[in-house]
Amino acid sequence: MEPIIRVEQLRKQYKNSKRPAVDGISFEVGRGEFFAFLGPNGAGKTTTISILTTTLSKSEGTVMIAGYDVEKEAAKVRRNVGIIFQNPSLDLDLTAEENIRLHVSIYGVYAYRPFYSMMPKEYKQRIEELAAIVGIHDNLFKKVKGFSGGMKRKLEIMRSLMHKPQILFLDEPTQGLDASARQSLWAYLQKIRKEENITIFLTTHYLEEAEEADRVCMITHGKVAVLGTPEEIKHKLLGDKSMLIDAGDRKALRAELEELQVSFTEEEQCFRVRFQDKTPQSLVARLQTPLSRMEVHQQTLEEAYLSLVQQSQNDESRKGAV
Ligand SMILES: Nc1ncnc2c1ncn2[C@@H]1O[C@H](COP(=O)(O)OP(=O)(O)OP(=O)(O)O)[C@@H](O)[C@H]1O
Repeated sequence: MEPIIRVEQLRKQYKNSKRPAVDGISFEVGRGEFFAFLGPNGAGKTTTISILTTTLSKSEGTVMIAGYDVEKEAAKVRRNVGIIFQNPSLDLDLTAEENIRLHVSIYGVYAYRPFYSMMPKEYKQRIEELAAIVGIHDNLFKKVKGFSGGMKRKLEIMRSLMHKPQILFLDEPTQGLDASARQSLWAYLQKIRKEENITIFLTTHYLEEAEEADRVCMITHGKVAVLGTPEEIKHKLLGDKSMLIDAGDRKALRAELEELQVSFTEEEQCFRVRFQDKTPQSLVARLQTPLSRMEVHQQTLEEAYLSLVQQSQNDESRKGAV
């Protein structure tokens, strides 16, 4: 199947800057995929997402969005994408619905009418449908001035979905939201994704939000460092998974681990055993010595990310030392 996003050898060098912000990155995203694009501050995420959404010109490379070239067919690209950027751009003196009405008329989706009642039936249906999913139904006709940060973000997402985009670009959508607002935002983003088969392209500094992604791309210094499923990335950057076990009869347990030829290290109060399967079930089933402790260490994307950032900092300081 043709990928819905195709980026080939993308490069961006800002005027007056010594090194490129994006330095020859390539990747593809499939239709309906949840793709997380991660990296430390200044890695080039916003630059990339701005080029993909036609708000910034590239220096070199090819970018195709929904089959259209970002530069030659920018208007068609815009018609197929929804964008949520870091800084909300709502008019606080208008109601939620008025903000949406203004937006869709600027984007040429529906002609502007001075009253909601005069808008076409399809517009009203779409608003009703999205407001129900997002949960701001009761506040649709209230001024945005009184909205909380979470409600404003929901309204922005709703607004970006009015024209039924195929791809939703989210640049740190939950920044500044508290944990419960973040959770509820994700719950309905997943719902929208399922109901509308939307492709999600996300940048975030909250790594746990990317755990659910189909694939993750981590960039450092404008280059792709790793790309794969969260499991693949964790394995690549952190190695085999491990669990901690112990037994009253440590001697017997040690002998058994040696006999089974399992990779393990002995720590102060336990053995750290490495395993490659999804869970340590099959290994545990083979042990006869009664265990007094068993703790599976769950690897996280955050650990993988921190290890990548550390590696990249070490590489930079080595380069600086040469
Ligand atoms: N308008 C600009 N002119 C010159 N340099 C810029 C401009 N915008 C960004 N940069 C530089 O390009 C690099 C990449 O920036 P970018 O904003 O894309 O990173 P980012 O990964 O989105 O960072 P953050 O996580 O902090 O948002 C940085 O070194 C930044 O200083």
